[in-house]
Order: sequence, then C-alpha cells, then structure tokens
Amino acid sequence: MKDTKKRQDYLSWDEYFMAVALLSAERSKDPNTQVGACIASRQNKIVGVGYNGFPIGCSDDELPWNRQGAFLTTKYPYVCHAELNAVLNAISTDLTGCRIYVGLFPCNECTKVIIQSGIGEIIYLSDKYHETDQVKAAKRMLDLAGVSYRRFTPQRLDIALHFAVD
Ligand SMILES: O=c1[nH]c(=O)n([C@H]2C[C@H](O)[C@@H](COP(=O)(O)O)O2)cc1CO
Ligand SMILES: [Zn+2]
Repeated sequence: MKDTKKRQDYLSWDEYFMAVALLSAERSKDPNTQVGACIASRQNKIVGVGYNGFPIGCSDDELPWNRQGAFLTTKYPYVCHAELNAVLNAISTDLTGCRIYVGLFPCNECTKVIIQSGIGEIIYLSDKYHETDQVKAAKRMLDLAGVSYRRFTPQRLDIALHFAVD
C-alpha cells in the first residue's frame, strides 16, 4: 500500500494573503479602483483586513465617487484607503513584524500609518501610480524607515471559488 501524498496545489502563504486582500477589494463600491489589504502576523495569522470605502456612517449614496471636478465633489477627501482600514480594523495597534498585502502600492498617507503601526513589509500587486508624488514620497519614507516592499509574483493567474456544493 502506497502512502497518500499531501495535496500539491495548495496556496502558498503569499497567494493566500494576497487572495484575501483581493477578495476584500470586492467589497469596495469605488467604480474605478477597488483596493483590498490583508495584514498577516509573523505566525501567518490574519490580524486585519480592509478595503477602500467611505467612513462608517457616511452613506455610500450621499458622497460622490467622482474622480474629477472640484475637490469637494470628488471621492478623494472622503474615502478611507484599504490600508488605513486594515490597520484600524486590526486586532492590535502594535503590528510590529507584520506584513501587509495590498492590491495597490500604498500612498504617502497610508505609508505613514503603516510605518507607525510597526508593519515591516509591504507586498503589493499593482504599482500603477508609481509616477505620482504620493508614491515617490511613500517610497522615500519606507526606505528611510527600513520598511521593505516587494511586488507579488504570482505562480498562478487566478483562483476559482465555487459557492455551489457537491
Ligand atoms: O493605496 C491606495 N489604497 C486605496 O485604498 N486607494 C483607494 C482610494 C480610491 O478609492 C481609489 C483610487 O481611485 P482612483 O484610481 O480612481 O484615483 O483607491 C488608493 C491607493 C493609492 O492611492
Ligand atoms: Zn492610501
């Protein structure tokens, strides 16, 4: 009798946490960019998740989702970024040694939050705003603070989920 071998196509930790970040992004109502974030501890426990959305109590139907126009008529002054929500939703304010998985490279404001929380590594998927001053400032602070960042390198292009049973 041959021994039963373990499954081979299970998710790596990186794939698992990035998938949780991407699944969380599916909760976002932003019509243009949906961002999710997942914070994992040194022990590979999920300690916080978040996605971009308006603050608690601020109706999604009252505030604008515009990208352009007068500042107050756009989403930008109102929306909470995924990374901010993930840190605020986390089980502890001290996230020393944790990693954050995020669909989009963090802006300068989220970078401050990430650094102050103690997170030591950022794993991101897209860097589509790499030419903006926000991302340049973010990388400058991360380099100074010794917080590392790396692009997620997928070993598979998609993961299918099925709600149908049997
Ligand atoms: O790191 C981020 N995290 C995050 O949640 N966001 C959110 C804010 C907005 O809702 C959206 C960006 O919108 P847009 O790509 O249309 O400018 O993504 C944006 C960034 C990068 O700026
Ligand atoms: Zn941000």
